[in-house]
Amino acid sequence: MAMTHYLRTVHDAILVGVGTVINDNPRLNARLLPNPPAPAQQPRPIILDTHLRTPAGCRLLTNYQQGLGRQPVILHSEGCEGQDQKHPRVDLEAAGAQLIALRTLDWDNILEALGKGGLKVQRLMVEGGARVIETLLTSSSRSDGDGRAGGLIDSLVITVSPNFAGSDATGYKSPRWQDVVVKTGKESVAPRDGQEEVEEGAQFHVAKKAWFGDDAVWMWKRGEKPADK
Ligand SMILES: NC(=O)C1=CN([C@@H]2O[C@H](COP(=O)(O)OP(=O)(O)OC[C@H]3O[C@@H](n4cnc5c(N)ncnc54)[C@H](O)[C@@H]3O)[C@@H](O)[C@H]2O)C=CC1
Ligand SMILES: Nc1nc(O)c(N)c(N[C@@H]2O[C@H](COP(=O)(O)O)[C@@H](O)[C@H]2O)n1
Repeated sequence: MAMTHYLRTVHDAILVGVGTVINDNPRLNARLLPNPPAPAQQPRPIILDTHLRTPAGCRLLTNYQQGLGRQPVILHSEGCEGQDQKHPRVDLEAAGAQLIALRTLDWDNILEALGKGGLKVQRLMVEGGARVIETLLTSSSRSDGDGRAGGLIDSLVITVSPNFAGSDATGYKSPRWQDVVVKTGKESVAPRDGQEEVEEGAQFHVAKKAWFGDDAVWMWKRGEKPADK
């Protein structure tokens, strides 16, 4: 986890899906370090939450209220704002969340919203959960990049830990996950709902590998492996 906390310090924002907020109630800040950053230098928490299911009492919001973290941003679907005074929107805004409505929460829209305005997120760390990782791995950009599935990702950090946590701790029980082909070769990627078929996925190479105690960690970077000098 110390490595994860270090990685959090070199990103402007940490993004998770609402499933992770509900199941894990994470803090998404960098704590487990000898000199953790001050609250104003911590990464900003971002939650993908189509229907505004984020609990108003979650740690991301109480940390912000107590001056222990940055203001969380919730990206949600335009249709679910509601005018009713009992709507979750009212409680979430009262708890300090910044709400941003998007027409659809596809990755082009998400990244565009985070890159502009006061947020200006340049380096985004996506920590999960399963559904968020799945859509990111299988998305390609409409506007730039190489148009390949996974082409929005610069680096992938994969940790294998000798702990049996079960599907509740990973979220990887969706039947959709079984169809996902992470491209490292030439096969085509199965099309997702509402997406066009992608002929080839982005290619990644191993940039670093290391052991942290009993955990094995790989960092893959997008593109060809640079030639040895
Ligand atoms: N082992 C690990 O390193 C980690 C594991 N987890 C695990 O993941 C599990 C949660 O995963 P899930 O239930 O799949 O929930 P999730 O955290 O992936 O959130 C999915 C929800 O996000 C919303 N959403 C909005 N836009 C989306 C988009 N473009 N793509 C995907 N989702 C979008 C939807 O409401 C969707 O239901 C938890 O059990 C948690 O323990 C979470 C983080 C890290
Ligand atoms: N990125 C990552 N690496 C690991 O090794 C992990 N065990 C996790 N777990 C997730 O981290 C979140 C909780 O951390 P904080 O309380 O925010 O420090 C939670 O979402 C776990 O699923 N992540």
